Amino acid sequence: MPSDKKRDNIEGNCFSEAHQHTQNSLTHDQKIEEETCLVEKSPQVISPKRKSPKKTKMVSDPNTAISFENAYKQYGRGSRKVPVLCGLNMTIPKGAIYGLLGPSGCGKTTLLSCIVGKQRLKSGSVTVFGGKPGSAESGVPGTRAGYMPQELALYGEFTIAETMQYFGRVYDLTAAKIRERTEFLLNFLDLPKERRLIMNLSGGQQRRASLAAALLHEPELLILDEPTVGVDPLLRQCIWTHLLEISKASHLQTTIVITTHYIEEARQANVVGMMRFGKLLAEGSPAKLLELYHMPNLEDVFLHLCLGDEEQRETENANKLQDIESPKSVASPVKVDNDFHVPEVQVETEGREPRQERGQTNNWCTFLTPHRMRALLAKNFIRMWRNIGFLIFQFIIPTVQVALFCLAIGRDPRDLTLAVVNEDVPSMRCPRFTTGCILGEKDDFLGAYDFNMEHRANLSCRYLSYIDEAIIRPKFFDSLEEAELAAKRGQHWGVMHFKQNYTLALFERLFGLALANPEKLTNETLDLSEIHVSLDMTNQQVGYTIQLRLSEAYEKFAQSLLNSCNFPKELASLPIAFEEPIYGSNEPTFTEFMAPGVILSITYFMAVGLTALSFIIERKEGLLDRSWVAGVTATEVMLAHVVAQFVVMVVQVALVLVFMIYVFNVPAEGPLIWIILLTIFQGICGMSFGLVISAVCDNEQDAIQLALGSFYPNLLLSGIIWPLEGMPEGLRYLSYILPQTYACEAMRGILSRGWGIEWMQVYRGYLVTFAWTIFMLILSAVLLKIRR
Ligand SMILES: Nc1ncnc2c1ncn2[C@@H]1O[C@H](COP(=O)(O)OP(=O)(O)OP(=O)(O)O)[C@@H](O)[C@H]1O
Repeated sequence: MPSDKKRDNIEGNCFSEAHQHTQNSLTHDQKIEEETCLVEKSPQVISPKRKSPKKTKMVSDPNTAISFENAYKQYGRGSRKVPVLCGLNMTIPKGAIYGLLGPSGCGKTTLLSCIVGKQRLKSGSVTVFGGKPGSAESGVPGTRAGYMPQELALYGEFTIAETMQYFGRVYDLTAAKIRERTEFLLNFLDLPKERRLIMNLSGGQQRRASLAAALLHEPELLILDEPTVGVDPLLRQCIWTHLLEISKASHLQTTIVITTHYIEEARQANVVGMMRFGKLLAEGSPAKLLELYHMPNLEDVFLHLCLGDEEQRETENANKLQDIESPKSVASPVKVDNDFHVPEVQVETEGREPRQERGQTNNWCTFLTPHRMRALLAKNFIRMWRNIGFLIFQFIIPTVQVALFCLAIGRDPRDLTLAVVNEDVPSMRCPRFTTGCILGEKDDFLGAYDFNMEHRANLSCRYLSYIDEAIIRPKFFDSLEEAELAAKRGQHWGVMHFKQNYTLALFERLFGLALANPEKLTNETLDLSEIHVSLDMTNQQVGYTIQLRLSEAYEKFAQSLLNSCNFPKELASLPIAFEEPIYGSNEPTFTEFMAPGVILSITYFMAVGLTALSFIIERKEGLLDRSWVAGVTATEVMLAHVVAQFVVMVVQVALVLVFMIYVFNVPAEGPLIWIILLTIFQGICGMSFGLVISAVCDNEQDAIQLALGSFYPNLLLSGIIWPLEGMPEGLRYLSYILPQTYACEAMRGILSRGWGIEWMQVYRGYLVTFAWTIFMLILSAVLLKIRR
């Protein structure tokens, strides 16, 4: 018996060493593996009676369910390389219970993953039912296999019944069959009421629910990764009894591969494989192994084998240190004959569907099947319903965004204060002034203009009266210095200065020619007749608004002045007539310009948010893996998400459009149908982009970064907030290929110009949206397939 110290060393040494070895006869691939693995010879079969070695069974053996030949597998590359399977050979007979034993990290889960097609070997081969996992012959992944992974891999927000229904539908069982099996399994596995949510079950109950999901469809191959963890000894024994029953039952002939840390429970298996450092130390029936090593229990056999393996490694290392030629290979695994005989299959006729046929009807290569789509859709809608709060939040967000946009963007800035210094009037304030004609009879002012008195004829105050005070509020100052200081301190948006004699100078400027005394129009007169305005132009919109409003006020003031003296008011107007616009109004708002882009970008990015995390969460919880093994395809998973989220997206689109067009009265001149369709197609496009993010990212953080990272470039480059015509030419080409640029133009055409689909600018937006959607859907399906 190994001492405790030695035992500790063995446990501690598991996977702590690098295994270096060479073997001349190896293939190139295998030689690469040697850098990290000890190379295993072809298995040597020993019986207690020392029979001559037998050859390993061939892959095509009809009695073999699974076989590994010279299997190599590693994770990572370069210095991060973790060798896991090191030239492993294994044969699992049909209808046998195969107990896979080994310390933590020796590669058991990896081996199971290779069986169910989740992982691929680097070299060597694995065959399941005579074919490679994933091939038509093997039927795995698919209904032929039942898989219980180590992690829970169930939907926490589902009830037990819903979980069974999901897997039942995936496996194409009838409703009656699902009910019957669920009742049996709940009873047998001592599970609580079927309406209990998985997330509210205890750890042990969750494990049993997971086992029930794997057993549900009575598969031919059961892959169970530590099914008895957290299960009391009594139930553990029940589970083993059931496994023995289904493996022995002539009509089922279930092959079961089971990993366990309770080595002794594996005594009940037909065959056990003892693994260490990614290779088999021994394989055979438990009874024969005990007999061979004259040990009372399997744990001692395993420790004995570990000790032998350890000594082998120490010798190897010592030889290497002393530069002695190492043996070319490590000891081959001990393979004892097992008493196991593959049972004859008998097809029961009592209403039971022959399982083999059911497996074959599972057309593994069909990438879209109604029953799996139904299962996935039901699952997605149930999950959505269980998160109803989040669903409502998803409806509220776009509505709030639209409302905020319409309320906050596009209106004229108001209450802009302007410091006014009016030296035209002695009191620097505005007294009463006339709104009539200021011309006197002698081609001069009405009466004498007295610079020292407030005069009713002053024009500075008359001009100021034309300023819309709701937008620009004049604040009078007594000196230019004070006004400038206040503006510099940011208290006002600028300074407006009327110089002394402004009225007189403006009179000369306006009426000089008319009164035939042009000699008075000196440079000084021109300067004095100007209103000097210095603005804080750091805010373009505010600056432009003040400039525009002051110019407008001047035009109105000058027109009224001329008019009051019976001159044609047009003399004061800019001689450009802006007629009725071809499209839009003569007073366009920024809201109208931005609205099409805002509708599309809100829809697009809300849709990105709907799908960007969809695969990530499922992948993280092991749910996707379990579905893959059940035969669900990447296309089905993707389409089921698109369809389920489409419903949410349609409600979002409806809310966005209703608020934009009917509540906030954004002009919509074109046919509503094209507005609705384009918005929905852009939403689908956003969903497909979300799926790409979801397929490419491993965790939520990466997905959020990618989605947020794409938001601004898209917004800035798609002509949503600024016309494309303002961009450098090169950048414009980049923006044309984005999914929202032409769509935004199309939407603007429909909303503002009233165009229909017959316009090239409109259907081009649709075509680009379709092209992007198809491209991203294909990309996400491919990525999902590659990364699974
Ligand atoms: N995705 C991965 N990337 C890198 N290394 C991995 C990955 N998955 C597993 N490994 C490593 O591969 C080795 C074998 O892991 P595996 O899960 O197959 O062991 P195991 O025998 O099932 O262990 P346990 O009994 O604890 O579940 C471990 O060292 C593990 O750290």
